[in-house]
Amino acid sequence: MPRHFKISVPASSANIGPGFDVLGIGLSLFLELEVTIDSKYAEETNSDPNNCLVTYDESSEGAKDVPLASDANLITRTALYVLRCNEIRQFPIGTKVHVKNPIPLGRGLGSSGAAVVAGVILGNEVGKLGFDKQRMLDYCLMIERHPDNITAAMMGGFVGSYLRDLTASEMERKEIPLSEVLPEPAGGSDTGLVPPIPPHDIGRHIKYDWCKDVHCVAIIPDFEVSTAKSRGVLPNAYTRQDMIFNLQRLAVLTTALTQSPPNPDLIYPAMQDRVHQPYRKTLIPGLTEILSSVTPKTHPGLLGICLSGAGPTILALATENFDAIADEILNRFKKEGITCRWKLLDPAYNGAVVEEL
Ligand SMILES: Nc1ncnc2c1ncn2[C@@H]1O[C@H](COP(=O)(O)OP(=O)(O)OP(=O)(O)O)[C@@H](O)[C@H]1O
Ligand SMILES: N[C@@H](CCO)C(=O)O
Repeated sequence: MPRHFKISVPASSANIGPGFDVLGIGLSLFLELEVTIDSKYAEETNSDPNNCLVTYDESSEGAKDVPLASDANLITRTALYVLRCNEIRQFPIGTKVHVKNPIPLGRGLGSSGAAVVAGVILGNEVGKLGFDKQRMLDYCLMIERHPDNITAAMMGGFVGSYLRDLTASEMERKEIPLSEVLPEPAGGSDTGLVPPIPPHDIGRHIKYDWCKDVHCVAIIPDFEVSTAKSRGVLPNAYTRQDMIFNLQRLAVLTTALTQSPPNPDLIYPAMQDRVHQPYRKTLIPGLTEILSSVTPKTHPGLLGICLSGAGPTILALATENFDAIADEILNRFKKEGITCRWKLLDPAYNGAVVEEL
């Protein structure tokens, strides 16, 4: 029986100031996969050793850069990991995956998180595995090992998450190098090995309410900062004062963003951070000045401002005055010789969705 369905996964903004590796918001910008499984395409998909033909919409972010071979593309490579954990070696004969991706890569809007979530859902669907979202999150967390973007993309809305302590034997599975979790681009040779199956319930999360008057302004510079590089500049240890500074703000922020009307006097200071932003300024010219250039006093309607994920995108939460807030930040970046675009987004409350076509 041929099947034709769509997988939609939202972008996300992680950290939201003090919630490093903890908080995330799914955002209304969706990675979409249109999937067709039909044996009439068997000949076409034969050219791929895993029976899967990947295409990207021409206007997609990353369309010119991402690899299309099914064992190299992050989405299908992730799906292969899920399938092989469940002793299915390849996609069903005649699988076509067409990708539309409006999420800019390497900008702090969770492009890799969305790709991993989409890949796990793809594996679950084509393998008819019947996993629920909680179990699929385990597979995602074997690949991207901080839960903030992944949980927001899978579950949607405004979420807080943590990784539970793993037992020694579970730890062995989690500490396996990523290359062993994701099958390497193998030039067609499948080793036949079953990759490490994720422990159950690695990630725990809670979905907070969100005050619907709060909108998300994303200012997206025209340069990439990879998450790996942006994590590389962080210290291994923090002072007690800095940890307390963040924990106090985190505790207030998660409820402050649920209240109507939202209170800028509470939210703006609660979005300050001492754990990641001060260190990342070395990678993002003008970051410190930009974060302090718009305040609720200079720009009424602004609630708070922070680096989105690992950067370089800036996230401003606001109730109004979106153009003026974005213009101020665009101009500050311009003085550093950096051009940007900006988007007004809302939370994607439902997270990842599969729809039959
Ligand atoms: N739709 C996609 N298809 C294939 N590969 C992708 C896709 N989206 C992201 N990637 C891969 O993920 C990389 C970007 O991941 P990275 O973690 O550095 O940034 P990000 O996820 O955009 O930002 P952040 O994690 O800070 O929100 C890209 O360079 C690409 O290799
Ligand atoms: N919490 C992560 C999000 C980016 O993937 C970081 O800031 O490094």
